Amino acid sequence: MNEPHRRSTAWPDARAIAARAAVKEAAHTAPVMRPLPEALGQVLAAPLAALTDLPPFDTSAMDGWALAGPGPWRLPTGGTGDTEADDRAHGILAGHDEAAPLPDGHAVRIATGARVPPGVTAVLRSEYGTDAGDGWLHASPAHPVVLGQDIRTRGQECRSGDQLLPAGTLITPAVLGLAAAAGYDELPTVRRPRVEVLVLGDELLTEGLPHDGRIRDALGPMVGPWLRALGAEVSGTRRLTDEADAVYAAVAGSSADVVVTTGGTAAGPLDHVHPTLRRLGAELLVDGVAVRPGHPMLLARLPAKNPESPGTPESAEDPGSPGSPGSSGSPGSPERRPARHLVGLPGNPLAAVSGLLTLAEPLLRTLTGRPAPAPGPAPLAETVQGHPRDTRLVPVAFRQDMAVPLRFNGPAMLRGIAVADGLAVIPPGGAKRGTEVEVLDLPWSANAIDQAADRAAHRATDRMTGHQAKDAGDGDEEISPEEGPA
Ligand SMILES: Nc1nc2c(c(=O)[nH]1)N[C@H]1C(S)=C(S)[C@@H](COP(=O)(O)OP(=O)(O)OC[C@H]3O[C@@H](n4cnc5c(N)ncnc54)[C@H](O)[C@@H]3O)O[C@H]1N2
Ligand code: MOO
Repeated sequence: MNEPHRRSTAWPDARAIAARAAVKEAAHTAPVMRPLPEALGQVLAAPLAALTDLPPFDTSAMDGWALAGPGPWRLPTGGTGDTEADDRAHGILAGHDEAAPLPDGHAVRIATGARVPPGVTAVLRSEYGTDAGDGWLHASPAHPVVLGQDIRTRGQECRSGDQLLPAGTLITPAVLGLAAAAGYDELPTVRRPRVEVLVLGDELLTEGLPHDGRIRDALGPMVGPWLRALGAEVSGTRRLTDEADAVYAAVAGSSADVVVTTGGTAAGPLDHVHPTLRRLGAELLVDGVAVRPGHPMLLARLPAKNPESPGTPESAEDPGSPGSPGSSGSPGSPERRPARHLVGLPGNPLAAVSGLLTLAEPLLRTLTGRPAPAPGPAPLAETVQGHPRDTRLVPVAFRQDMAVPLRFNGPAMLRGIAVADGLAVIPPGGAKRGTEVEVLDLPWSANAIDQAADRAAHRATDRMTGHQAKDAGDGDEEISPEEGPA
């Protein structure tokens, strides 16, 4: 049966639905405490409140002399065997307990970061003072001493309890440094959603050159790393044969938070995604989007699994009612088990990218607790023809702050996106040269840290949960459907 456009959702609405779809799951996910080195690239699950004042005590900002009152100042003589006087003679160094009070009219050498003793009214940097060797210190006339100069007072940066960063902050190297300074050994992080990738298509080869009508699988190597860059922990990439039962078994048996399929979304005889969703009693949240490429993409809520019969939720086979409501309230699906989601990416490679940015990105953004990216509009360097009704996503490169539309932007092509800086959002009807259009970021431009930190984080999570990761590489694992999920 021909189902042109099914119930196509407008592109902005599809993104909003995807962003809202997992709000409940995100709220019910307990944070994971990670030691600082393993928190890099994760997202803060709670606001970061200072555990101490910063600085924690008054410190000298410079190497020089701590001064008490107006000058000239008496310098310590030292070497008397009296401990306090000896200390004075050597000066005050960083990392020591508070020194004895400095009497008025006296000065003592002090190092940057050293604790300022009571009675000190200012610090004079070495280059601004003269110790003539007669036991007196004079300030250079060009640099009159100002009360409090070069002293960092306790709590100048924050007081204990102050909120330093909001929940949802990406943990960068700078955040690790701030957290350490503020007294943290470990950080509460948002648990990464587990995603399984299922690549559908008998025509796909995993190595060598295309032959006999078969082509290389371009999505297996691409989708897993792309999802990782969006903050997911990819538990595996499996290639399935084009058999209805194989697709059903793989989706029903997956324990991931999100299943991402590629191919099989259209209405062809081998398109098994819709029948699988019907058989599972899944709820279609988005079934086709008014976007080019990628219009057959879909998003579904899968029914909660019955822990008593892992891998085989009760069949709700009902081919007559496509998009029948979810069965999350059905017997054997306890409320404790959050529903999972399925993102169906079309098989044409650039259409799959369009699905990643339209549906997977907002869904994972919610599940990873990240804030929505600030829209990045840019003027178009050339007029771009639009689709009469649908939004177009076109690979662009930035040149002198203009978005230059790239060639090779057909649904089956990756040559444009491979050299792109982003995807321009062309509204229905097109956009003229110079028009400001929204440009969707590619996740590696924004989240290089995530990718770098991901493997370490992956290992850490496995250690914490005792979970044995199925996938170490991206899409290089081939499991026959008969083997079922590991
Ligand atoms: N009668 C209609 N036919 C099609 C429609 C339609 O509306 N009516 N839509 C077209 C559009 S648009 C797209 S996009 C595709 C979506 O198809 P599927 O999601 O069902 O994907 P497949 O049929 O499996 O494959 C389509 C195309 O992509 C190639 N492909 C699939 N997987 C991969 C992969 N992993 N790596 C590289 N290439 C892949 C596959 O060989 C096909 O050429 O449907 C249109 N048809
Ligand atoms: O989704 Mo398709 O051609 O628009 O790639």
